[in-house]
Amino acid sequence: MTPAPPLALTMGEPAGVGPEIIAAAWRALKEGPQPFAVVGDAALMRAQGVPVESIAAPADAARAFARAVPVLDSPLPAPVTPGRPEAANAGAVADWIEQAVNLALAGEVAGLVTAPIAKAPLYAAGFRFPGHTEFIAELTAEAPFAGVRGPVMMLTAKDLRACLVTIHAPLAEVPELVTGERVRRTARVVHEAMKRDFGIARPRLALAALNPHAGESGALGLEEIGVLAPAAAALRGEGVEITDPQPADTLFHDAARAGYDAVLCLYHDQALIPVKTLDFWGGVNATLGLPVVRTSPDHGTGFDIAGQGVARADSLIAAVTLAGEMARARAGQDSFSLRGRRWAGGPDEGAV
Ligand SMILES: NC(=O)c1ccc[n+]([C@@H]2O[C@H](COP(=O)([O-])OP(=O)(O)OC[C@H]3O[C@@H](n4cnc5c(N)ncnc54)[C@H](O)[C@@H]3O)[C@@H](O)[C@H]2O)c1
Ligand SMILES: N[C@H](C(=O)O)[C@H](O)COP(=O)(O)O
Repeated sequence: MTPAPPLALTMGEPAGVGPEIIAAAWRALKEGPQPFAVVGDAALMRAQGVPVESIAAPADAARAFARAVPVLDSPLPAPVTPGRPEAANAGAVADWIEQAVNLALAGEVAGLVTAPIAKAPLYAAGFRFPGHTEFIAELTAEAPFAGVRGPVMMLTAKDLRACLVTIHAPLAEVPELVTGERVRRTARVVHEAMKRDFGIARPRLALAALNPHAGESGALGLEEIGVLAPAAAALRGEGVEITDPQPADTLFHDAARAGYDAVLCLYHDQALIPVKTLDFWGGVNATLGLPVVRTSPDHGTGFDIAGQGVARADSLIAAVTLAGEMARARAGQDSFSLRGRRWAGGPDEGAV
C-alpha cells in the first residue's frame, strides 16, 4: 500500500492528554495508509510506552511509521507532571505549532493535526491568540491562498458539519457580532471549503437563526429580518446555496441533516452541543479557509485524567483521518477515503 504524504501532529499541552492519545492513535493507525510525524518532545513520547524514532524530516516518517512513532524532536525545557501545566513549557507548545505550520506551508507535510492546548497557561505566558485557529491564521496570513480566506472553525461528527460564525465570544456579545458581513464572509469560506476540502461540487448550506422560532416574524427578535435573511439573499445572489435563517431546534435531526452539507451556527454552543451530542468521542475540529489543512480533536487537555491511561483517542484518530482526506481532496487526488479502510483499532467506516 502506497503511504499517503505524512501529516504533522503537534503534541499540544505536554501535561494534558495529548502525549498518551498520540500513542494510542499511533497504535491504531500504524498499519494504515496515513503516516504522521509528531512535532514535540521525543523523550515524553517515549515515556508513553511506545517505540519512538527521532527523524530529521517528515519525509522519513512513512518509512518508520509501522514500527515506531516518528518524532521531529524539539525537547521541552521543563519536566512534565501530568495534569499540571508548566509555564516554562508554554513557549515550546507554541513553537511546535509554528514548526508544523511551516512544514505544511513548505509542502513537507500534507497538513497538520494539533493535539489539545490549554489556553489559560498559554495566555499567562503571553500567547496573544484565542487559540490554534487564530494563531494558525496569523502564521499563514502571508501565504498565497486562492480563495476567500478564513479562518472558520468547523466542528464535525458523523454527517454533521457545523461552522461557527462567532467562536469564543461571550453570549451577551453575540447579537452585536452577528453582522451581515460576518455571515456572508463565513458562508463564502464554507462554500469554497466544501468544494476544495470535501469534494462537494454544489454545496448546500443551512443557516441557523439566532432567536427562538427564527424570531417569530419579529415578535421574538429582529436579527432574522434585519440581518440574517438579507445576508442569505445576498449570498444566493452570488451563487452560494444557503437557506434563510432556520429555527435552530429544527436543524439537527436526521432528516434535517440530510438536507444540507454544512450548517452555519451563530455561536459556539449552537454548534458544539449537537456535534458532541451526535458523537462526543468522535467529533473533530477543522479550520476552513486557510492555506493549510488543519484538524484537531474536539476535546481539550483533560487535566483531570491526564497520565491515568483512561483518555480516549477516538477524536484524535478521527482528526488524523479527516486531515488526510481533506489533504487528498485539496490536492485534487482521487477521492479515496480512509473511511473505507479498516485497521487494528482504527475508526470504523462512517465513524465520524
Ligand atoms: N483542540 C484543542 O486544543 C482544545 C479543545 C477544547 C478545549 N481546549 C482547552 O483545553 C482546556 C481544558 O478544557 P475543558 O476542561 O473545557 O475540556 P476538556 O475536554 O479538557 O475536559 C472536559 C471533560 O472531558 C474529559 N475528556 C477530555 N478529553 C478526553 C478524552 N480524550 N478521553 C476521555 N475523556 C476526556 C475530561 O476528563 C473532562 O472531564 C482549556 O484550556 C480549553 O480551552 C483545547
Ligand atoms: N474548538 C475548541 C472549542 O471551541 O471547544 C477549542 O477551543 C479549540 O480551539 P482552537 O482549535 O482554536 O485551539
